[in-house]
Amino acid sequence: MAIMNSRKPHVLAVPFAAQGHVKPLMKLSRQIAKRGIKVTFVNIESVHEKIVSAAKRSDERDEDEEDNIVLTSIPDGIRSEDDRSNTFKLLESLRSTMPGFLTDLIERINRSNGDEKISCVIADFTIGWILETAQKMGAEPVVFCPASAATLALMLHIPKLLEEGSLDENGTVTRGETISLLSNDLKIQKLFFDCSSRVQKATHQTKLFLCNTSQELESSACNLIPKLLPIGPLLNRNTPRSSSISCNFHPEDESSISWLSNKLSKSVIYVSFGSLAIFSQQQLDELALGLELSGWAFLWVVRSDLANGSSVVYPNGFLERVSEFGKIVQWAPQEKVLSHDSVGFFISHCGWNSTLEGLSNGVSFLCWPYFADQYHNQNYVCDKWGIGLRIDSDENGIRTRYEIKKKIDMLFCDDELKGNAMKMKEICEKSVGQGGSSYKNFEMFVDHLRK
Ligand SMILES: O=c1ccn([C@@H]2O[C@H](COP(=O)(O)OP(=O)(O)O[C@H]3O[C@H](CO)[C@@H](O)[C@H](O)[C@H]3O)[C@@H](O)[C@H]2O)c(=O)[nH]1
Repeated sequence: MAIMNSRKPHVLAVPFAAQGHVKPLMKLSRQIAKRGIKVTFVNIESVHEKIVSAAKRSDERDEDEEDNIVLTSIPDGIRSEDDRSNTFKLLESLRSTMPGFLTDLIERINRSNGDEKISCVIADFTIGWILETAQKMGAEPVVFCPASAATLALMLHIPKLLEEGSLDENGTVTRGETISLLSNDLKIQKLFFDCSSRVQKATHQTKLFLCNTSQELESSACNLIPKLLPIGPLLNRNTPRSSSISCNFHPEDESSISWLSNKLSKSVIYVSFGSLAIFSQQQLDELALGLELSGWAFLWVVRSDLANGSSVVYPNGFLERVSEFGKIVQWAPQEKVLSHDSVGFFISHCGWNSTLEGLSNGVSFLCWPYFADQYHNQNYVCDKWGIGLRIDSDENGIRTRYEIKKKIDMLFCDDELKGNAMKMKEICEKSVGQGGSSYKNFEMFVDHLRK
């Protein structure tokens, strides 16, 4: 039942504090705002500061943001001397402090906007406890899943899998045959496991799970989840350059695009591992040398924290040797890069956002999963959709330069993968285009917000 009120609807969108969660929820928020519904987008202070500073450093002001989106922040409750990078601690703190801060925020908004009222709170699925706050404040609680429907389905089915002995308490898959949808090599981490209990709780408090996927992409997983509304793939078309509504944690290096523009069609390898993956020095060396050995042009995103807190060190002489055909940036305008005609394929960790962005642009993949759902996304890419290849590890768990070069060569001459990638692009476009399944679901949601 929708919460009825005579005041205009106003949505509070609350992401979890990670790049791969903030960006897709902002994409959804922008779509809602475009339909004339106001959205207040709430980050914790440390994230808000990163976003604002990334936008400012690119010398771009925020005045081109859509009027209907307001970015704001709340404290995370962590003392300044404590470690914010510890996700467990952060979650613990958020769990106890967020309800209070959000209650104050909602009260403030309801008081100061005479004709508006927070009528709906959209919460990231990992912080489902704020749904209770939403309910108490008379707003409809809605859950947003930035990961695949398969990931959500797994989280929701964990109690059943434990009961039937398919998983043990550490989240290790002990019996694969019952998890036909989810592969055996999905590395379920403790974090993922903890998160699932929160997600299950959230199912009881919400009538709606919005998920960044489409029925066409994941029909079997979608059918496993009651109350699911697939509204993806969410994309950032026409985002103002480096504005804060792009929600980047790092400034985008726009020179990536001019550099790509001087390259031949489909000739460049785009290499990026999202916002969380960490590389050992040995693995970093092998990747650098594999790219060099391939001889193909590459655009490689090397975040300043890619080497686990140490500064990134390249193999001796590498930067000089590849200067003619390689470009390294700390953060790229990824969606613009993937839509550029010069990009041949994507070496990716298969984070769900990157996967969808590649799919929507008809790009094929070399998969390099790092953890959690990325292994399952790799299975989709390689086995279900046929648009990519795996880069296998050797007996020491290293992806060697020779394996990397071999797979790069294979991918560049595989027309079948490229053809499939173009078909997947069409499928994505159809889902979100007028009359498509995700389009219709989103329209339904907007109507619901207006009631
Ligand atoms: O140079 C870059 C690199 C990345 N991105 C963007 O950053 C986001 C990264 O998201 P994603 O590809 O999902 O990777 P992670 O940041 O690793 O995402 C986390 O969140 C995802 C959604 O829950 C999970 O699928 C991942 O496993 C988890 O690591 C994407 O929108 C990219 O376009 C940029 O804009 N520029």
